[in-house]
Amino acid sequence: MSNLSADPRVPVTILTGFLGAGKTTLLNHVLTAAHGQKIAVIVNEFGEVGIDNQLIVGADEEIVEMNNGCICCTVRGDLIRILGDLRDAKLGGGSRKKTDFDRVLIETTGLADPAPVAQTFFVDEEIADFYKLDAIVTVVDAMHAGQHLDEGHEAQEQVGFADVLLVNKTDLVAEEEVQNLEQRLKSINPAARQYRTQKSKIDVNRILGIDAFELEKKLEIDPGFLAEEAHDHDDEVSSLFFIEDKPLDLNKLERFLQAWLSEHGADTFRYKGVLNIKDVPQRIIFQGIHMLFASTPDREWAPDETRRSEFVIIGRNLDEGWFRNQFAGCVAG
Ligand SMILES: Nc1nc2c(ncn2[C@@H]2O[C@H](COP(=O)(O)OP(=O)(O)OP(=O)(O)O)[C@@H](O)[C@H]2O)c(=O)[nH]1
Repeated sequence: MSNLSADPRVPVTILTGFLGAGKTTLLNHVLTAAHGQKIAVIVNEFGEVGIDNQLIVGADEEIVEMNNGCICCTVRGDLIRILGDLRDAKLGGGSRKKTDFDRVLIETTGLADPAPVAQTFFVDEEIADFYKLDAIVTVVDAMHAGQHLDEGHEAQEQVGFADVLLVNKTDLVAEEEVQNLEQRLKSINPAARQYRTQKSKIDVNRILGIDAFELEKKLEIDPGFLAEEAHDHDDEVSSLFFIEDKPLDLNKLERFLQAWLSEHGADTFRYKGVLNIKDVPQRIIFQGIHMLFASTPDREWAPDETRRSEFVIIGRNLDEGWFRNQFAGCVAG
């Protein structure tokens, strides 16, 4: 990380990448790496209740959640407010207690277009005076990126606007596939630096403090960048959220998901949750991306903690009635 820059403004890194690519994994990697810097984190999730905040390592960081909409559309105002609050906290004024930090990391939702988020740092004068956009880092899921790039403009925008591309999950695909993907990414965005990663492990010096965001280059890609209004998302993509206080039967949950995925796997982008499973003292973390899912035990539930399952599914054409029924049927007998 370079501290040589004469620019006194606080550097900001935007972390993007399609649903399930490995953004939270990267965030946790950065927060636990020995870089000696204090990082303020802003996390935006698709869906009204956040799961990610429960999956971020318990670091001594300032973490602000934004869950009431997508960062690139409805909550840009919130982003500006949060950045303003953080600035006041660093300067020791305003409503927040004084909190010092050296840089800011923003994890966007997997469906966010990074351009309007980046725009915030140029069009809002007060923000631009205090913060400097350091880089947009895009995590790419080597296994599913081909499909996502074929299907949606969000994945293309995330690659197109990246300063750094992490080709992640290279353990899940053959070398030839990785090379083809790297070529494809290069043809979309020849200027971005590309690195291969597994579990989003990267030398933090390659992604933080790199001073890589160049406005002129972005304006070449998208001449309307600074004037852009919030864009349209794929309307068919929606999220369903489930919450249950009674302990669940994990087998039942896996069975109904399997049945759904056998027909709708391609349209089911992301599902994840923190689960309260009968007779299991630990929280069970459930992670799913298209047809791939796994559940792993996490820490034990704390004695004073409400044991509760929270589960989110994001995809196209989700049958809400069917899901609610199936989820209710997973309560352990
Ligand atoms: N096999 C494999 N799995 C990985 C790798 N990187 C991340 N994962 C797993 O992929 C799943 C999704 O990772 P996350 O970091 O939550 O992805 P994300 O981009 O934050 O997901 P959203 O916030 O839902 O968009 C988790 O189960 C990770 O453990 C990798 O390199 N290889």
